[in-house]
Amino acid sequence: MKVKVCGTTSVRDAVLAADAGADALGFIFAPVSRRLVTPQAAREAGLSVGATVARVGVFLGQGLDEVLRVADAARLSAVQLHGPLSSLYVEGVAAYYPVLRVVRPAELAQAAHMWRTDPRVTLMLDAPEPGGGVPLDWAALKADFPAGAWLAGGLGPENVAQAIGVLGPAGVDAVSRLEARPGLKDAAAVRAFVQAARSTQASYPQ
Ligand SMILES: O=C(O)c1ccccc1NCC(=O)[C@H](O)[C@H](O)COP(=O)(O)O
Repeated sequence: MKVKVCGTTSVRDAVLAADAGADALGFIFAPVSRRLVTPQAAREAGLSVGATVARVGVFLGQGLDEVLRVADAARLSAVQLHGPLSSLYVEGVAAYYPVLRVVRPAELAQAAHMWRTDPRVTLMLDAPEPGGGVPLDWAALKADFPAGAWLAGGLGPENVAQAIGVLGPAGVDAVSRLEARPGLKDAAAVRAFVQAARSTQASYPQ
């Protein structure tokens, strides 16, 4: 199982997450976000950690040209797409980068069907408000949660083990509950989150 620490805005926070054992760093390029980062700052932060740590760019409702331009400038290794998007758009990004396609609970079943045979696209189930820190009702989503999907939405050190126990995601992602304030990581929370996810991974029956 993969662990992604989202909302990275600095070298300090990139190194912190990588040292804690995160598999992936998220860099948010959606203008609405309080964790907005420039492509240059993301590039610098990404270069400060080992090449084995994935660098995921997060986008919401931005044009395909912009996504590909920022991904190149920031030296991303994957792209995370939020919002209502056509399959043509998602495929346009997937032609260049592995895609984490974010869906809300109401969209999960249809998206799981649509992307089930495309190895370039991985689904991530998230709460309706991205970066809002509100957990989903995991038990209610169990029937629709597809194998290989990731989980986000209000995850933190205190509840990630329970979420993994219920849904068995292929990856987990968090931001709000890992921060001292938006855009600045809480070192203890980041370490505890990665550790809790890792120790649960060992005991979860696949
Ligand atoms: O976090 C944001 O500010 C944000 C804004 C716009 C689009 C996406 C955003 N975050 C993306 C993420 O992947 C978050 O980690 C995910 O939504 C979980 O957030 P949280 O519930 O706060 O852990």
